[in-house]
Amino acid sequence: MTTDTDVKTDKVEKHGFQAEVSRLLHMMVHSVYSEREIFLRELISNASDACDKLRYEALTTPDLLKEDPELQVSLTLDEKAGTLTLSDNGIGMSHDELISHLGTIARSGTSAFMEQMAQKSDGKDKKDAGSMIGQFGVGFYSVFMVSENIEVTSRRAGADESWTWHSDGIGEYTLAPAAKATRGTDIVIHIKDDAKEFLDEHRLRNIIKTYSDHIALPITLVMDKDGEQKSERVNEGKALWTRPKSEITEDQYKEFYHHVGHAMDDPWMTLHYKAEGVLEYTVLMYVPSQPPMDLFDPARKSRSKLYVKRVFITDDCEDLIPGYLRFMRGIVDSQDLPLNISREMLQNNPVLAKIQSAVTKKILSELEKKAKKDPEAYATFWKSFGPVLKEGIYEDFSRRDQLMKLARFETTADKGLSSFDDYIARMKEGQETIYYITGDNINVAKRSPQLEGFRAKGIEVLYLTDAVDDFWLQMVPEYDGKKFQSVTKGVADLEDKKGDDKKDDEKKENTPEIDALIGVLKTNLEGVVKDVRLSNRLTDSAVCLVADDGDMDIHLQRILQQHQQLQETSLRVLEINADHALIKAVAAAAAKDGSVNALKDSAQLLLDQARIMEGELPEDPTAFAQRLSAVMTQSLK
Ligand SMILES: Nc1ncnc2c1ncn2[C@@H]1O[C@H](COP(=O)(O)OP(=O)(O)OP(=O)(O)O)[C@@H](O)[C@H]1O
Repeated sequence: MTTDTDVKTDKVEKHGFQAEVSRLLHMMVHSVYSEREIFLRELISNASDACDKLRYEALTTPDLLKEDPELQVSLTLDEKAGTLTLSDNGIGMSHDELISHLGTIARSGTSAFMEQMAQKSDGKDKKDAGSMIGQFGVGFYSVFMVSENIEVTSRRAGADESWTWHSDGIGEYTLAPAAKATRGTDIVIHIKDDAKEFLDEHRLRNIIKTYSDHIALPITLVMDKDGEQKSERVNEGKALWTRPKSEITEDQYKEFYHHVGHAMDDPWMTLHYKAEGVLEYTVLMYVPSQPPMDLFDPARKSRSKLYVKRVFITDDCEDLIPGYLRFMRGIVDSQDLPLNISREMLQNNPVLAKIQSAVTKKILSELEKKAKKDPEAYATFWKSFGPVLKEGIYEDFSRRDQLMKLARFETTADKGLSSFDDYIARMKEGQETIYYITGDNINVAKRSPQLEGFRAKGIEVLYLTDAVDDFWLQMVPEYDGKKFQSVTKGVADLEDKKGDDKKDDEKKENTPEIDALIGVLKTNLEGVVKDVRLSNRLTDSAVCLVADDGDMDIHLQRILQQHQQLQETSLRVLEINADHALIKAVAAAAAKDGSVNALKDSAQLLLDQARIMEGELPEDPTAFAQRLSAVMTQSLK
């Protein structure tokens, strides 16, 4: 993305920040954020990523590393000048990369985040804005919380030129040619007056230890001691996942999660193990506690990182983790893949396919354990990630059974989240079917008239209200030998079910009036509905619409229509409730001569009523309003 106000003068170029960056910088400086020290973690994290990227490029172009093979990060403290300088000898940034990486935010979800932040930081909720910064992980830009201005001088590995990016974080930045002799990036931070604590050697050592101990690179602190420059290695510099579990503290796991997942929340679950056998690999994966912002991005990208023998290969590998586990963050480090594997070679790679299958199985079985051990915590997980995990029921045949066991749903029994097994255990005597209703959200589904008869008989119905539900239901006809049945489709087989209330068990018989009404409605609504019949599922409402047995469920049809994915739609069946006062009244009128014409408007009004209860508009809203007005006028005369 280029910026809007690019001006070049004598090689010093002025650039405007992308609007989102300006807003972010403004909000960061003006909101109350107590953990300002995270800027250092963010910069060290970027430096470590830059070294990882170089190590990967050097696999195919070894010359890039030749002159300076020891990858490292250093932090130089100059108390007198009031500066901190963070240097790395990683991949570096070219002129254009400085512009695109340090002048824009390309991450999806940024605009939505900005809007929420703007509301909070403009109002009284400055503290909340601060905690949102924490959640978003503003990366490089967080340095402006502690600095007057900063200079980034960078030389891309393999390039001859270098550039200095300079900004005080207000509106614009400059770029000027530099004379950096070696590859990598130096960031000079001019510390603000109110942030002098970050010029304190002990404080710095502590921050690096806390936040960056897991970084697999040496980090040194360079200081002036009695006129002499001293440097001291601060972290262990060993990849965290290679260390034994017993030696890793919870905080170290957490910090690594923040680094690897570019996340700021705490991990909800941590999975660290080494597989040995035919294939050898180490896994350190996390389930976040908060849904990442790009969770529903159509690209469905996984952010997990692939390493080969501790060398970072890619964080953009479709075959490492299935799309329905894209919320996982972490790494897989393989011993068996060749080090010089290119990202293209990873596609359809049999070793990777085996790793993916085994890792997926392990993640799902760990989730299963969690679900058993702590159902409440699992319910929180499910609320965030269930809709994503359910995509697997649709697309991963080999794991379908395992995923179905993990699935949870709200039901008409109002018992919180239930599994299919919970539902089956509560089924009524003689019930052989798992009933469900799909809908845009649970509140809409709860109001559906089609549920009335099921409620009256105490038969539990599952609310399936994620868009993905309509799709997996097409692929999965049953669970544990029990067929799935939509309550908005086919004839409701409620007659043989014993209800809680005896009265409801009586079989509904057509009277001559009802037969006459059905005839009148069929004639008047020909071509608009597929059929008209007496309902078994209504108790309170007069009418409802259902899909015929072999047809597509109403909700799915609506979704596909909205996305222009449907060539032909099927007509619905209009069901009428013989016990309803309105139906009784119209039925009496239907038994009279000439009723087909006389009841034209009533027929249309009944259909429109059913449509409105489905959340749809009447076919012709103006005609509907006219008919309703006429009926009201008549009744008030
Ligand atoms: N020291 C560095 N060397 C090379 N490139 C860097 C360096 N620091 C930052 N970058 C580049 O700038 C980009 C933006 O960094 P920034 O920290 O804002 O975001 P991020 O690291 O991509 O994500 P997050 O905000 O989650 O940390 C990085 O993705 C990287 O490409």
